[in-house]
Amino acid sequence: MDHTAPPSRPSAVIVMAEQSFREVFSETALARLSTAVELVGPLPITDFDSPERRDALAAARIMLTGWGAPRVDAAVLDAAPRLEAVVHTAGTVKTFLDAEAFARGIRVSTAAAANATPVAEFTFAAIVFGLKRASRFAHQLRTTRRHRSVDGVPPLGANGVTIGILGASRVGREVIRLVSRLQARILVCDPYLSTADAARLGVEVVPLEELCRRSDVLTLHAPSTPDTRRIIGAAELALLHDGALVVNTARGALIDTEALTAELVSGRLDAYLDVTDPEPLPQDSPLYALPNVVLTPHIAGALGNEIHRLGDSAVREVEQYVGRGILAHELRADELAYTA
Ligand SMILES: NC(=O)c1ccc[n+]([C@@H]2O[C@H](COP(=O)([O-])OP(=O)(O)OC[C@H]3O[C@@H](n4cnc5c(N)ncnc54)[C@H](O)[C@@H]3O)[C@@H](O)[C@H]2O)c1
Ligand SMILES: O=C(O)[C@H](O)COP(=O)(O)O
Repeated sequence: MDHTAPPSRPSAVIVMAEQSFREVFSETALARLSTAVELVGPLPITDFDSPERRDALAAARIMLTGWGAPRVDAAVLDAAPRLEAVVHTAGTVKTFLDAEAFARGIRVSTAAAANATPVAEFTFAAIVFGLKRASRFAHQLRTTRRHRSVDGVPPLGANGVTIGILGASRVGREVIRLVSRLQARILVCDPYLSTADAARLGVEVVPLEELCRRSDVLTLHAPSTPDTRRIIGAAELALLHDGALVVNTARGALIDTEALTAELVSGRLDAYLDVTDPEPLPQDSPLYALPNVVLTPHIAGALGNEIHRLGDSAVREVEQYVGRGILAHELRADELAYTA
């Protein structure tokens, strides 16, 4: 018997859109992955429609998924009888994976934590930029050449303000960590945040109405769920004081766009919106032209060289799983209902 033969590596398939595959995995990450597992089938698999793809599926113990993955439903799972773990290279799994995978005992892991860092950094920048009224100043300078002068609300500056966070999610917690350096008072509204966790984070937990009433900045970090759809409507916006800043780097569906548009057109509030509903906004939306609004096209998450963080995180997860059966970013079945 050959005692020098390496232990057999588990078979793994990569299931995602071609472009995501190219963006997410660096050459180093792919080399590490090939050491940990035996990659089978086409790289990546974009559908399950050929005998070659179905053979790969039948052999796979691990499935790495990513943006553009086809739906992994009961029929796909039937064709993957050896599957033990789905390791996602992005955040949201509920768009392609349903509870069936959990019901079959398949373990599921997400790279949402790796994507939380760039989103939180972007949010922090938006808060500092927004409180200085940078967009209004820039507009004034561009259109009138008036220096350090702005019509409407006075600049606040970020030090010592009250920041209201909707959702102590992965992103929300990173934002809390970053804004702590502003000597800000931090309020959080989140029905899933335990008292012990709130104490650890050093935040005050408040109901939504109080969050809106007291915040200089309202920043949204909850996932889109039936409970959070349009959670910020006309009534909530009306509770915000004049000049308050609304930041949304979560999902457009959290805000009633019509109500927000009315407030922003009136000039009473400022907003920094990385996500909108619909996305993109219609060509004739008044929001494009407002000095008190910054619109960015859904760029808060990992972009450019940051995208490798996601592949790296997934590869680390696979290595730990193969070596020790550990998934550091495992999702529980019951979390699906209130996670991104
Ligand atoms: N703009 C971007 O490019 C970008 C990138 C990544 C994530 N996102 C979005 O950012 C948001 C946060 O992502 P994440 O991965 O940190 O989310 P997550 O999966 O960690 O969110 C789950 C948490 O949200 C909180 N939550 C759930 N329901 C809530 C409710 N009704 N009210 C308040 N809090 C609630 C709970 O703490 C829960 O644990 C999501 O909307 C996600 O889609 C945006
Ligand atoms: O599109 C986004 O908001 C981010 O890129 C994250 O998306 P995901 O949750 O599907 O990874």
